[in-house]
Amino acid sequence: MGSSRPPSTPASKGERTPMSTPGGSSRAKEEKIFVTVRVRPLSRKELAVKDEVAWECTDSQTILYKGPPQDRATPTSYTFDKVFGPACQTDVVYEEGAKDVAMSALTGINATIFAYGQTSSGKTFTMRGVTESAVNDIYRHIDNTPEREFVIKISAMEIYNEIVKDLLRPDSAPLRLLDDPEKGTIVEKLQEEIAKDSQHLRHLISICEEQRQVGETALNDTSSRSHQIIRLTLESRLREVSGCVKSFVANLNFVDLAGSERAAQTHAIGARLKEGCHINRSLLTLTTVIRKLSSEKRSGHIPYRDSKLTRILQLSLGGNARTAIICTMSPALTHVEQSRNTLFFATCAKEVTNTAKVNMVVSDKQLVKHLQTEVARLEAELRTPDRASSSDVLIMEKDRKIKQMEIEIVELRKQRDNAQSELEELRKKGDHQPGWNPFDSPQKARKCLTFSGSLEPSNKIKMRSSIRQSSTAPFVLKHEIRKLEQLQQQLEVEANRAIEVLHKEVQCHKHGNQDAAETIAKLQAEIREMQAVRSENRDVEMITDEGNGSDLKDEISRLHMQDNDIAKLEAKLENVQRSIDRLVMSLPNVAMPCNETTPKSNRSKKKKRMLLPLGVSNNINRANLLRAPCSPHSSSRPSESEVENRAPEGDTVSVEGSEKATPTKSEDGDISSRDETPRYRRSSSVNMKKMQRMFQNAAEENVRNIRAYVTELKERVAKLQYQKQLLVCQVLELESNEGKSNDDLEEDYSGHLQDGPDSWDRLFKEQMQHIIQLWDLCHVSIIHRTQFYLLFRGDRADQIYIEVEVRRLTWLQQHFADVGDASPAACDDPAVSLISSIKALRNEREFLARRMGSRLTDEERERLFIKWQVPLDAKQRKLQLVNKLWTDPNDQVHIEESADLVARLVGFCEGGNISKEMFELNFAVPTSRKPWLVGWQPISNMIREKTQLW
Ligand SMILES: Nc1ncnc2c1ncn2[C@@H]1O[C@H](COP(=O)(O)OP(=O)(O)OP(=O)(O)O)[C@@H](O)[C@H]1O
Repeated sequence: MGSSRPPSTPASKGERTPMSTPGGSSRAKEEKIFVTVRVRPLSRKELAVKDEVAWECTDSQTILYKGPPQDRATPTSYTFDKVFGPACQTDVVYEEGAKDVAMSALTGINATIFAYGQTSSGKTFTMRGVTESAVNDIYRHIDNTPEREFVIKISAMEIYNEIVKDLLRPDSAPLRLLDDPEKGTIVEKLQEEIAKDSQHLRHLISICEEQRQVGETALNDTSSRSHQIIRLTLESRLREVSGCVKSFVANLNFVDLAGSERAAQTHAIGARLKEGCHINRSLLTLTTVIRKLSSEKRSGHIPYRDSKLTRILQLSLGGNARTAIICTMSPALTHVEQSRNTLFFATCAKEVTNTAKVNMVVSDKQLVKHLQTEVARLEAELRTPDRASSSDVLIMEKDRKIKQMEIEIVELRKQRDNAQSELEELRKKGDHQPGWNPFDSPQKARKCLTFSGSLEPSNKIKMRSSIRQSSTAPFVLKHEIRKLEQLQQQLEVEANRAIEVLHKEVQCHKHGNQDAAETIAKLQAEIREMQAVRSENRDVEMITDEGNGSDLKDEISRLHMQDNDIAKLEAKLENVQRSIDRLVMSLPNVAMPCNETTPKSNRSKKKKRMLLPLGVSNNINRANLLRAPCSPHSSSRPSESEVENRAPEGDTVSVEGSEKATPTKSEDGDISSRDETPRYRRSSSVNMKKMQRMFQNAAEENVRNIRAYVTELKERVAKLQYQKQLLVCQVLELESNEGKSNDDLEEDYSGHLQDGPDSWDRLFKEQMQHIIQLWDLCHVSIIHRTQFYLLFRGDRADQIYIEVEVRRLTWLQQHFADVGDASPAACDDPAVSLISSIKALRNEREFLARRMGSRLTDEERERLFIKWQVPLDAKQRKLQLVNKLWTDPNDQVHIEESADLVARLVGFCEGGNISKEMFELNFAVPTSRKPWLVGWQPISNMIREKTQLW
C-alpha cells in the first residue's frame, strides 16, 4: 500500500505487529479509503483490433494519459495510493494494495476490499487473486498465533438485478435486507458456515463463485452479471482463561462488482441489457455515495438506501471499516472514456474517510462462563475461614463491648450491695443504740416525723407536735446526716458510672449506626461536658461515738450547703436522661419515648407501654436496672414485686434472683440465654439479616437499661433530698421541743405501732384524708392534688412521701395562720400566702376550663355538665364545672372523680407521663429560713408548661 502506510506481513511472528497484537485501543480511527488503480494488459480482442494503449503508469502512484490529445479540461495525470501497470502481478497488487486492510480483520477491525471498473477490466481476475492471498495470509497468521483461538466463518451473496441471493444456498429465496440499530444493514437468513481450515474455506469460496451469475457479452465471455460479496467473519480470543473474556470479531468483505458497461459496446439485448441497466444503476448510486462522501461537506444526504449494494456496503463506505478499492481499467484507447469514469470514481473514493474501530464482543456463552467462574471464586472466598467479612468483625467487636459492659454492671452492683450492707449494719447498730433511728422502720420513722394536726375527731388520731425524745437523739441525727452525705457521694459515683456506660454505648452506636452519626457526635460532646463537671469525692467523717460531732445547728448548716451539690447531681442526671432520649430517637425503628406522646392519641395506657419499650417513669423500667444493664439478654420483665430499692427502709429483692440466667425471649422472638451470648458464628450460611436484627435489639436493650438505671438514680437522689428534709425537720423539732417534759411529749401510738398490712393501710387512709383536708384548707393547686392522689395509692414504700406532704401542709397551714393576708413579698417564696394561693388556684381553674375545650369532645363535655349538674345553657359552664372540682374533701367519690377529670385535662392518664421521681424533683430547694418549705405553684406551673407542649 502507500509509502505512508507500509503494509506489514503476518508471515512470521516477528512481522505480526501490529495486527497480530490484538487488544490495542478500541478508539475509532479516521482513515481515508485506500485507493489503487490496476491497468491490465491489452486483451486478445483489443490486440486483435490493434487498439492503442492510452495509459501509462509513470510511477507507483501516477497514471498518465498518453493517447491523442483530448479536451483541455480533461486531466491527463492521476495520482492514487498505488497504481499497478499491466505487468504487475496480482500478488503485488494484494501485497501493496489490499493486504494491510484485509489483515485488519484479524485485529477486530472491519475490512472491505473491492474492485471497481468497467466490464472486462479485470475485476474478477484481481479479486480472485486478492481473496486467495488474503486467505493464505489469514491461515498463516492463525498458524503463527497459537495463543489465540480463531473462528472463521464465511457467507456469500450476490446482488443480481437488485435481488440479493445467498451464494451458499443456491436454492434459497431472495434475501431481505434489515436495518439493525447496532449492526447497520443485515441480510436476513444469510447462510454462514464455519470454515474448518483453509482448504475448506477455499472450497466454500469456489462454490460461491460457481453460483455467481455469469453471462457472455461482446466484451467478456464470462462477464459477471452481478455484484458478489464474499464475507469472512474473523473471531479470535485468547486460549487461556483470564480476566478478559472479550473476543475480537470483524468482517472481511471481498467485493467483486459487476462492471459498468455500455450497451452499444456490449451489444447487450434482452436479459443482458436488463442486467446492464441494473448494474449501471447500482454503480451510479455507488458513485454518487462516494462522490458525496468525498466532498468536504458531508452533511448532505448520503443515498445509501438507493441501492442494495450501497446499503450492504454502507459500513465500508465512510463507516466502521477499513476499505481498499482496487480500480481496474483497460489500457485500450477505445475504452478511454470508461477508464476516465473509473479514474474519476477512484479520485473521489480516495477522499472518503472511514472511521474504523476494534470490535470487541462478549458472547453470552463466555459471559455465563465468566460469571460462573466468579461465583465459584466468591463462594470459595466465603468458605475460607481466614477471610472474615467486615460484618463479622463488627459483630465480634460488639460482642466484646457487651461483655465489657456486663462486667462493669456487675461491678456497679457490687458497689450498690456494699452500700446496702453498710446501711444495714448502721441500722442494726442503731437498733442497739439506746435511742431511735428514724430509718429503722416505718413505724418508728412515723413516730419521729409525724406532726400533730387537726384531723377529724372521728379519726381519733392525736397527731401531736412532738417526737419521742431521748438523750442520744442528737447523736443519731448527726449520724444520719453523715450517712446521707455518704449516700450522696455514692450516688454521684454511680451517676458518673452511668455516664461512662452511656458513653460506651454511644461508641457502639457510632460503629453500628452510620445514619445516627450526627446525633451521636452531639451526644458524645455532651457527655464529655458532663464528665468534665464531675464533683470531687470527699471523705466523710463518720461519727463513731457520742462525743464526736459538732453542734446539730452546724450540721444542719453544712447540710444546707450541700443542697447545691444535690441540685447539680439532679441536673447531671437530667442531662444524661435527655441524652439517652436523643440516642433513642436516633435509633432506627424505635418508637417515641412516652414523655413525647401526643395528646391526640386515644390509645390506651397499656397499649402505649407496648409501643414504647423505652419509656421511663414506671416500675417496669425500674425493674430493668436489675437486669444486667448493657446486656442484650435482659428483655424479660420482672414482676412488680421484684422491684427493689424502692425506699430506704429496705424492701429489697435479691439481686441474684433477678440475675438468673434463664433463657429470655428478645423482641424478635429469638431465644437466647446468658450463656448463649450472640457470638460470631463462622458459617457460610450466616443469616446476616438476623444478626443485624439481633444487634439492633441488643443496642436498644442497652440504652433501655442505661436509661432505667439513670431513672433509678434520679429517684434515689430525690429520696436523698427527702431524707435530708426530714432530718432537718427532726433537728428543728428537736430544738423546738427542748425543755419540754417527756410527759408532754408522750403520745399514744399504740394503735399504729403494730406491724402488718392492715395497720399501714389504715394509717395511709388516715394520712391521705388528713392531706386532702389540708389541701382544701391551704388552697393547694388541684393539679398537684391530682398528681399526688393518683401517684400515691397506698404503697408502703411511699410512706416517706406521705409524711413529707403532711409535714409541708401542716407547716403551710400554720404559716398562713401566722402571716395571714400579709404581702407575699414578706415571704421567702412569693407564692406562699393565703391570698396568692387562692389567686393561683383560681388561675389554674381557668386554665383547666380552657383545656376542657381542647381536650374533650362536645359529647364528653355535655355528659360532664350533666354529671356535675352544670346547666347546659349556662354561661362559662366549663369554668363552673372546674370550680366544682376538689371542693369536698370529705366525699371520697367526689375526690376520685375530680382527680380523674383533672388528670384527663392535663394528660396525666396518657402514657404514664408522670412519675414519682418527676413529682419529687419539682419541689423547690428549701430556703434557709424554712428548709422544708416547698411550694406547689412551681409544680402546677411546670405541669402547665408541659401540658401546653402536648
Ligand atoms: N491483469 C490481468 N492480466 C492478465 N489477464 C487479465 C488481467 N485482468 C483481466 N484479465 C483477463 O481479462 C478478462 C476479463 O477479466 P475479468 O473477467 O476479470 O473482467 P471483469 O472486470 O470481471 O469483467 P466483468 O465485469 O464483465 O465481469 C479475463 O479473461 C481475464 O483473464
